[in-house]
Amino acid sequence: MTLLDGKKTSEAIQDEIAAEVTALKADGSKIPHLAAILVGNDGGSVTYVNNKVLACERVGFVSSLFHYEDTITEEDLLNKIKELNEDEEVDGFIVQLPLPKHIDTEKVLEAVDPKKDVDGFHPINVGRMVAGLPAYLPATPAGILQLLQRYEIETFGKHCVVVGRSNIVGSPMSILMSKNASPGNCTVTLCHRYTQDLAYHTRQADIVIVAVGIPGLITEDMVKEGAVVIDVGTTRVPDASRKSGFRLRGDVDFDAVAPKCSYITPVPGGVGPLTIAMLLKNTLSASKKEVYA
Ligand SMILES: Nc1nc(=O)c2c([nH]1)NC[C@@H]1CN(c3ccc(C(=O)N[C@@H](CCC(=O)O)C(=O)O)cc3)C=[N+]21
Repeated sequence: MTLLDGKKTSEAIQDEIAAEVTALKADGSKIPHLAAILVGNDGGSVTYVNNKVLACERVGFVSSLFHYEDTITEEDLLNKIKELNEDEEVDGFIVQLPLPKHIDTEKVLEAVDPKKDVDGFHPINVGRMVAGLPAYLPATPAGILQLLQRYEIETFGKHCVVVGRSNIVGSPMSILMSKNASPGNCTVTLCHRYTQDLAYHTRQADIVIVAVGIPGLITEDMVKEGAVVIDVGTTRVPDASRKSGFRLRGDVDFDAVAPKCSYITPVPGGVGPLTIAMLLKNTLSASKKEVYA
């Protein structure tokens, strides 16, 4: 069993980005600038946004954070997005999800200029991805592709079972794994909350990718011997022995499943850090105008 070290892989990608930034600085080009809008104080969201700011500093990007109370009106949020769309200093920005209930998330995501949508959540980028056109890929699926590629895991002709159909992870992951690309060319099964006999499907899988947010959902009996298991879940569960009062748990019962796997991602230190690295990579692409002229 080989552990897929997301932290190490993320650091390698960030080193590559940092080297490019050094070169950009040397020839007097613009330094990539990533902005983030955070609404409210959800613990996970605050952690992620803080990690993002730290990562920007590490690779030499400029970053800015706009933090609002969860009472902000939809109109004020849309005005801020308009301002960032027009700000020529800002190459890309993200609106951290989830948003408070009184705000229409679809409307907010559609307000982001697709050229600056480094999360890849705008319907234009989603559509371009599906059509195989240049697009910003959502960071978590793109990070999983990087892990598969850098560990030279064969995907050609394999059966990939994706569990979870979210717009952010499961749905785009299933599409990317089915594409005529490398990694890709899988036969894909997409399972979700109404799937009958989930274990029947996951047992067929050469590659299992789970992104549902149910700690320990995938047990030892649900995975084939030698499978590749990618765990996207990072649920905070109470843990009195920790200073923080919680620990992160994945969707996979790691201790029981790992011995059966050829490769498996840990939580934490698996997919999560790759998400940050790929957000930076999209921002670098934005500043170099690689996706949209
Ligand atoms: N607009 C938007 N874009 C996102 O990409 C987005 C979002 N909203 N909302 C929330 C989710 C969640 N997400 C994570 C990213 C990194 C880690 C990560 O780095 N996790 C570390 C541990 C971090 C810790 O110590 O808590 C790990 O798994 O090793 C986790 C979760 C991005 N999301």
